[in-house]
Amino acid sequence: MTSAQGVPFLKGHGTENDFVIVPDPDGLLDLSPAAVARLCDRRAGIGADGILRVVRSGAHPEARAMAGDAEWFMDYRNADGSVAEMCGNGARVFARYLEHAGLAGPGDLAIATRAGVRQVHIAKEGGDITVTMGSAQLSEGADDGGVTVGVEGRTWPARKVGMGNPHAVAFVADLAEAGRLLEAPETLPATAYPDGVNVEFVVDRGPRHVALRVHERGAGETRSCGTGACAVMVAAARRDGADPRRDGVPATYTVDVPGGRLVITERTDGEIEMTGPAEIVAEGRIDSGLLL
Ligand SMILES: N[C@@H](CCC[C@H](N)C(=O)O)C(=O)O
Repeated sequence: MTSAQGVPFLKGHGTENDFVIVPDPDGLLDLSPAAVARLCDRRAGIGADGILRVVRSGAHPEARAMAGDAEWFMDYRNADGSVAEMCGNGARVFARYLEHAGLAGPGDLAIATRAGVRQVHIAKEGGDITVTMGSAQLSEGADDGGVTVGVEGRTWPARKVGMGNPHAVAFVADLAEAGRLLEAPETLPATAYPDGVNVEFVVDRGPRHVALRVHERGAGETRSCGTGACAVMVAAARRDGADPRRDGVPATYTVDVPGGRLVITERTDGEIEMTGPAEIVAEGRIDSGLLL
């Protein structure tokens, strides 16, 4: 794969959560954690919050079982080289790439992810993309999913939410309270997140309208996190007394992120739909040295 001409890549973002897209339809590329970290390095590499490797589901051992439902597998990696189950903004950018490459048209398609098959709708003429994100896993009852997050000596109660990947959602009075977020917030109890966690800090902006900052597992503070915005939406809805499965009425929230805006609906069947923009901004070739 690493020819003298290099390996093709594209760069894209969704609400400024940015990704290097590596088309590898036949799954031939050996993308090691070190190579991912080099590609995502913002000074010595291309720079990104993560990598979207585009592989045919039938050509990837983790996706083969989904090949009948979704032709393409989103092999998502965090900027530090770690593997994540799901990336919401990445799913929109992945779909935009398929459209850009002529592999999908506007309309409906399914993509395979480590969290399962996700349904996607691409609006016409470069419009927004909607992804069904699965349902949120929230602990209820005696264990209400309560955890604590801490930054620079301050702590906040937080809600544990699973969106295929792990989240801790803390409501704060002011987003500046979270400080510079240069390091991963501490989460307690220490056993709550054996595989690490994405932490969201949330403020209210109005009725069913919130804003967040996020520290992503494997990437640091980013400008947006789609799964994080969905976790926040569900935590905000429950705090506000809304539960679409129980109420029989869908709930829609606007979630502002530092890089833009996402609109998120929890349906009466519990499925969460996230709608937002996705853009391809550049194309090029990776110098083979970065991939060694
Ligand atoms: N930015 C993503 C989430 C990417 C994975 C996350 N850092 C993790 O490790 O779980 C999104 O838009 O959801």
